[in-house]
Amino acid sequence: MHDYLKKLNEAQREAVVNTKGASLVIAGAGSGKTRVLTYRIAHLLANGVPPYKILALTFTNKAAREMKQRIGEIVGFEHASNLWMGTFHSIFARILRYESAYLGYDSNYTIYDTSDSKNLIKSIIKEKKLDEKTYKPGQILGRISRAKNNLITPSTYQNNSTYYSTDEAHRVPYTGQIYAAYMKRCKISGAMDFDDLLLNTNILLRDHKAVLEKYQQKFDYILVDEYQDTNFAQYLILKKLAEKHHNICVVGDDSQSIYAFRGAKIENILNFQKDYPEMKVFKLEHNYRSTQNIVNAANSVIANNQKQLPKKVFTENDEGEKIGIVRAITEVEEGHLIANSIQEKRLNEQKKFSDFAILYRTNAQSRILEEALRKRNIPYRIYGGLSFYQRKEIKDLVGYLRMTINPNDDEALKRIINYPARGIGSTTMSKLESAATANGISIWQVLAAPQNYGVNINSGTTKKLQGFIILVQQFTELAANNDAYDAAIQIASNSGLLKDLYNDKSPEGRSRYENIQELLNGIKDFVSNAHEEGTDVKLHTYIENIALLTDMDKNKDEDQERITLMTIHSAKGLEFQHLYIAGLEEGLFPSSMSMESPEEIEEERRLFYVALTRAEQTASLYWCQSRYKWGSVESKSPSRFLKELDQAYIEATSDDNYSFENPEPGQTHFRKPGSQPAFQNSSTRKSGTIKSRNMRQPMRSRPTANQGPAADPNFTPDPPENIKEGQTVIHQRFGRGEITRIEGEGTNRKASVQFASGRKTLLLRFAKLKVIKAS
Ligand SMILES: Nc1ncnc2c1ncn2[C@@H]1O[C@H](COP(=O)(O)OP(=O)(O)OP(=O)(O)O)[C@@H](O)[C@H]1O
Ligand SMILES: [Mg+2]
Repeated sequence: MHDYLKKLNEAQREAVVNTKGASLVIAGAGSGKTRVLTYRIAHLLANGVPPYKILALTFTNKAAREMKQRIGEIVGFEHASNLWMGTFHSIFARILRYESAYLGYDSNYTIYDTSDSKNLIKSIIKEKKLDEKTYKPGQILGRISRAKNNLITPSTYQNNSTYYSTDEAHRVPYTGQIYAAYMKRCKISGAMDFDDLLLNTNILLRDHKAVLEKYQQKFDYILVDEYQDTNFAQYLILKKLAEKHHNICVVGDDSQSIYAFRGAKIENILNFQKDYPEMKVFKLEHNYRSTQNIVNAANSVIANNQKQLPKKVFTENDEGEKIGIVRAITEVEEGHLIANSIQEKRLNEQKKFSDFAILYRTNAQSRILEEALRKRNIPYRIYGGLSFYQRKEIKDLVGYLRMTINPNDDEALKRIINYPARGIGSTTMSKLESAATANGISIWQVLAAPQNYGVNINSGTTKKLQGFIILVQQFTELAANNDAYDAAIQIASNSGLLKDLYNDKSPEGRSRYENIQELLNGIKDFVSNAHEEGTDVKLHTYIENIALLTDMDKNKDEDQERITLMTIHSAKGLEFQHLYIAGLEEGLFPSSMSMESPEEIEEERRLFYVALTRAEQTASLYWCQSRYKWGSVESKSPSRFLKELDQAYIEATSDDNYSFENPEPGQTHFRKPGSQPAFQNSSTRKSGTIKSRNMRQPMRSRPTANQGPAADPNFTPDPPENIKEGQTVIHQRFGRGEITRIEGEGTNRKASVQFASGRKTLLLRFAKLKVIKAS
């Protein structure tokens, strides 16, 4: 037996060595699905399969890199370098470059990101004189995206009313037309959006038999990680490519399907069984990642989902600590409690920062958490949110680079034609754009000879346009004769962009200038890496690389010691020793936008399952009694998922008794009356002061969505004159605090209060404090 096979258990080994035919590995979190995929590829290579005959699809580019690294370690890096491994989007973008001619695209087509797509949709809505309030660009883009992922073309969309509900048809009846115009304009600009990469691959394989056969022949083996989150378009591509050899291996976990909102379908697992009736099913049940408490707690929650494939998960790891549940008074306090706990654990147990992660449901939660971490000098790395590549100055320079590669790229052109200012105003631009639309050509094509398309422009402006054309042509020439870095640095400088940023001496201006430096550094790295790996060093390859980065990939400083902050959606497949989940409140998690139907709640519950199963050693769940929303304090109740956790595996922590006074009438959400969790209040976690409290009476579900923000009805501040030194008080924003000092008289009376977030001096007249413990 090969040595590497000894690093697998019996069930995993079976799944690795049975490489022929179709295989389905459906198994719970942490059971080694990704490991099986990795070793299976290594095994194929060790048995002489050439790497370029293996297609492996992962959830992020980073996951692909890590997998490649691991495979290299097992079988030697010389064998692993030519694997076709990456995300669906990056692999099929590559195939589309080779085969673009079949679809009437140039091989240098641009990839539009979401903001390009939204801008284009905005222009179309404007041209069609539709109301932007009814036709919200983001929503329209969402509809178009769903249509594309279900392979519904604009004409099908327009002709078949079943593709939109009557309600929708009534409200936004021109969506189909916008869709058609959008497709047309993308094509003219030589651009594809993310969904097009899948749609066009499908069209390519459907309409061009020779191409289909070529790739069917090429890929002897196909492997897919996170199969539960593939959408219909991806499913069809896989089905077509695997048709000849049937050597397809997919691994996934239906309980971790969390992208239904983007069109992912759990049904693809059932389809797989139909498509390959001869397939082998492998079950992995042994979780290697987490403690018993974590595995059992996660199982107890997911058991509440009706829709799932039967599955067992057990672990032989230690029992471990129970899952901590901590109630904070406000989100500010929540941040500080988490930061304190991380700091404490790190020092007491000699942990590294990189052993910790904080997960949350929405990106907006990160700001407060970041503040708390910064206050304690805890280094962190944040994924998602407004990423580096979405910053204005970065998009401006990338806009120039895109124009250099593909001048028909209308969105890039609109972005930079008058930045830095060249005196080409918006009136001129709208004339040019209308002419382009009317004639079915790109704006660039109109620029060359505006008069031919009925655009009247005075001679001054014509000169300016000529100047711009010459500039872009020079850039294109530069890019053809230089590597990406040499081209980019000259483009940044000759376009006037560097100078414009350099002249802005404000702190923001400085930071924008540094960001551009950083982008250029990145291009330099790209060139040196490409030299090392013997791959292409030209600008067009660089542009393709950055267009395909996923949220997870857009980060530098990878190796530094930092804690990780990310949404649960991006945490899929990852693992962390110590895990914190913030914001477990009804209306936030589950999200108020996903509480309409049992299906939506089940998806939120799967998301909770994904979150909890990222933890290896400890998991702590936080919720806040009140949270700021749209400028006022909203009272919150704990997430139903906290209540669904089997009480045997959790521990609520406390050092005082302020909790659940004034129970309100209302219905409860208990599923298993015998197993309610214990909740308690806590400001600091101290072992030894744990008290538990049965949740049966006080836990109420409060109305959340639809009712708008409302201040906590139970919060009645004490009169300022009652506030004394030594008291413990509550502040609606900062949470619990201790009065360390009182100064001044009458309306000038001030209190120094020690909150978890630090010391604050508050004018008592305005402070609205509530005493919870006398001095
Ligand atoms: N046989 C094994 N021996 C030792 N460690 C293992 C074994 N199998 C898996 N592991 C480890 O267990 C952890 C979880 O494995 P892996 O990430 O492959 O699980 P997964 O099923 O893909 O999880 P997820 O569902 O979260 O994607 C990893 O750290 C992996 O290295
Ligand atoms: Mg995995």
